[in-house]
This record gives sequence, structure tokens and C-alpha cells, in this order.
Amino acid sequence: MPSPSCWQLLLDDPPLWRRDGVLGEPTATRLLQRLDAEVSWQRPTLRLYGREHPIPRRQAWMGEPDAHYRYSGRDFIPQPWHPELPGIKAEIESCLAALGLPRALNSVLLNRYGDGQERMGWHSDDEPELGEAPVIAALSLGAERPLRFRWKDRRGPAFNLWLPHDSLLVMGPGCQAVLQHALLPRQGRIHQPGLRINLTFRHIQPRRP
Ligand SMILES: O=C(O)CCC(=O)C(=O)O
Ligand SMILES: [Fe+2]
Repeated sequence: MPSPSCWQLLLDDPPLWRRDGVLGEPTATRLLQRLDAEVSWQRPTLRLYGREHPIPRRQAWMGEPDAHYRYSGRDFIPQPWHPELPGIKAEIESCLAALGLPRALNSVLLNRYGDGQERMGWHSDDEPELGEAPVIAALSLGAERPLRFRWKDRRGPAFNLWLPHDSLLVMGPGCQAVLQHALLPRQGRIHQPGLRINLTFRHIQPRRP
């Protein structure tokens, strides 16, 4: 069980925490390599202003069979868990319990950014399937990149949270209601990070018939 002192509280209200060295080495690097090689990565298209655009990254959606997810107008049926992931999920659930946020996670969105140009635009993870005040636990593997946050009502300045290899970011209750986040492309030769894979574990409320 991780001790709460390992956590850095990066923002108080709403709460954002980060914990480094979650899996340890060589586990974290081996997981990065296995996921890169073994996951069936997809590049779906999204419809924007009447035109289809391939997403600027690759992704995969995994979890329990009833954890359907609607995202940007598309229905995602989860793939079965990669064999490494149920153990990681259990570890992250005990991390959340240590923060006083007991949650049963039943799905994960994996994002694969091949280089610094691959990215994710501004959004909140506030789909109805995630329920009221969702908690999102995101494990970062590979190249360190900043996740940028901005306030929906512009009450304060935007800020970066750097996410190193083998770190866990927890976006606590309330984050999705008042903040948006984005993984912006990195410009310039000195800012060319390599492969990064991010796993955002979630609890999806199974759809009622
Ligand atoms: O890659 C990241 O760190 C962000 C991923 C994310 O925001 C998401 O999956 O909703
Ligand atoms: Fe997100």
C-alpha cells in the first residue's frame, strides 16, 4: 500500500495529485515495450465541421465487456484487457484508496504518441458514462511531456503538469467540471520527445438496457 507521503498534491481545489515511480524498473519500461508491441493500436477518424479527420495519435480502449464508452460521437466497445493490465489496475485502485478515493476501475483508454507532433486537443473527461464527479487515474510511460490545464471560466492562468515516465496523475472529483486539459504538440528540435504511452483508467457506469 503506497503511503500518502509519496503523493504530491499539485492543486488543492479541485485536487490533482502525482506520484512518481509507481511500478518501478524494469517493470515500467517492460510494460511500455510490451504495450507498444502487443496492443492493437487504432487511429479512428473523428468528424469535425462535417469532415473526417484521423486522430493525431493512436489509441485503444480496453476493459470489462459492459464498459461501453461514447467519445466524440463514436461508440467504443472495449477490447479485452491486455494480460499485464488487471494487475496494474489493482495497483492503481489501491493508490486511489490511499488517497481516500476508493474506486472500482473497469476500463482504460490507452493513448500512444509516437513523437512530439502527436497530441490530444483540449477536452474534459466528462461524458455521462463517467458519472458525477469522475476520478481519472492516468499512468504515463515513456517520454516525459507536459499535460496542459486551463480553467473553463478563465479564473486563473493555464498551467503545465509534467508527467515523467512511470508517474501516476490522479484527477480528483471536480477536475473535469472546472478544468480542461490537452497534450499539445512540442515544437523545435530540442523538444522532440519520443514514444509516450498514457493509460487513463476510468470507471464507466454500465449502460442500462
Ligand atoms: O496523454 C495524456 O496524458 C492525456 C490523456 C487524456 O487526457 C485522456 O485520455 O483523456
Ligand atoms: Fe483526458
